Amino acid sequence: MTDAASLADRVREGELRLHELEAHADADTAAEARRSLVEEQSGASLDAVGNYGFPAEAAESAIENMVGAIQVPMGVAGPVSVDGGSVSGEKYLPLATTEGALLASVNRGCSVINSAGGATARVLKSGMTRAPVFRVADVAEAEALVSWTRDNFAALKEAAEETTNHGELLDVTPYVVGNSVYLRFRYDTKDAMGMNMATIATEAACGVVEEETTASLVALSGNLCSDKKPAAINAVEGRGRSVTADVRIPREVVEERLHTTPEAVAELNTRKNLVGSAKAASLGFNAHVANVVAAMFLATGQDEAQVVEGSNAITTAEVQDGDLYVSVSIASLEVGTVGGGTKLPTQSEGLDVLGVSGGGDPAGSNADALAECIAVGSLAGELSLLSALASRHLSSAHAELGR
Ligand SMILES: CC(C)(COP(=O)([O-])OP(=O)([O-])OC[C@H]1O[C@@H](n2cnc3c(N)ncnc32)[C@H](O)[C@@H]1OP(=O)([O-])[O-])[C@@H](O)C(=O)NCCC(=O)NCCSC(=O)C[C@@](C)(O)CC(=O)[O-]
Ligand SMILES: NC(=O)C1=CN([C@@H]2O[C@H](COP(=O)(O)OP(=O)(O)OC[C@H]3O[C@@H](n4cnc5c(N)ncnc54)[C@H](OP(=O)(O)O)[C@@H]3O)[C@@H](O)[C@H]2O)C=CC1
Repeated sequence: MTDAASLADRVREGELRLHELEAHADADTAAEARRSLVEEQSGASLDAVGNYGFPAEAAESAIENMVGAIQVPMGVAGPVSVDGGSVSGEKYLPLATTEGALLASVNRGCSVINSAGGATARVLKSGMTRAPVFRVADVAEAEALVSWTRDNFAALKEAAEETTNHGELLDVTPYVVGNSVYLRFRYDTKDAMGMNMATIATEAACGVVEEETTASLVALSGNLCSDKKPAAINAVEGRGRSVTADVRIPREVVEERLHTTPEAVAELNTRKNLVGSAKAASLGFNAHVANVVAAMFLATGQDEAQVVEGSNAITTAEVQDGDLYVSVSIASLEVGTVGGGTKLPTQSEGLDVLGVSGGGDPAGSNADALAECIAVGSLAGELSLLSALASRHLSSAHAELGR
């Protein structure tokens, strides 16, 4: 095996490319060699980046050209009492962030939820989508492809499911725009977030489409999926898990712990989260669900770009017999407890804090449980931030904790 200095020399001499080092040394040595090359070229010091706490080998399927790791502080909120379809009991919520005051806020929300007897959460729909785009001659051929797809679901399902032991094709929804046809494949991906699984399975099904029809595949992803972009289709139809959490907080708890009233929170929610978001043509009718989704995604090894879809959430608040009822419904929360970044040691520990690491029994139940915990964390965050706005404590809280 080669040491880092001689590996770096071989790159300087043009004998090796920067991305080829793992073929000549272990992953930690390769990362060390790359750091020295980057330091030399940029003048930056990568001492902190190189001071990571897991074997680089563990990240091999998560990154290429690795030089080290950035570290995001992780904290916990709670424990919070959750009554979910796949999870129940008191849970600490792991959150990784650099936004001071966020953990304090979610923590306050959790303690208020506990004072109300806990939150309820349920996954109400589940399915990961991939929508390839096909070229056809004209609208008549487009109609023929749509009919063929409806008549041949069993053949598409068979081809797709041959590529996976866990995935199940649930349905295929066609969309036509002139001579482009989009087939939106939706899968039950069990405990995997499922984007690799769905992509591989859909490619196999596309082979059947091309063999049996006149359609020609233009791209395996035609953006009607829709992955990692703001898209109304995800907010309406759902993608990944569609999950809802709610709680009813007694008036005295709202007044004592949140320094406001149920009426003030309900009015603020209407004017801000509903009317304000409508005027802004936002897809997110909430205050900061993305804060909790992003922080829990980082702490548990989710694909952070999918925070885009995770922010498709509606928060409601109403006064019920003098108490405050609040709910959060996240339409497209794409989460997994196997695969992707969940295998990394620190992220896997984050999942362990929730007790949802790895495959669930039955399959899919761990990812459902993770979605329910994120929904309850989001509910806690909404409760606390809405209350801080109602009591005019937002800027003072951030001045005190976040600067
Ligand atoms: C900061 C608080 C919680 C103070 O709130 P408070 O009620 O004055 O605090 P408190 O000292 O009375 O403590 C109440 C509870 O808060 C928690 N708490 C309190 N301090 C800590 C701490 N240091 N560490 C951990 N937990 C803490 C803790 O649960 C505590 O209960 P206890 O355990 O003591 O019985 C409150 O003012 C608050 O939540 N403010 C809102 C802050 C917030 O939500 N920030 C994040 C979102 S801002 C943003 O990114 C998005 C935005 C705003 O642009 C989106 C939009 O447009 O709306
Ligand atoms: N390809 C793409 O277009 C995109 C990929 N990504 C990336 O894809 C990755 C996530 O894809 P994903 O498919 O979730 O993960 P992986 O590609 O890591 O695959 C996970 C595999 O785990 C196996 N598995 C074992 N136990 C279970 C279980 N209980 N439930 C479900 N599957 C199980 C399945 O194998 P089997 O199928 O054999 O049953 C499954 O395919 C992330 O790294 C993400 O960043 C993100 C966006 C787009």
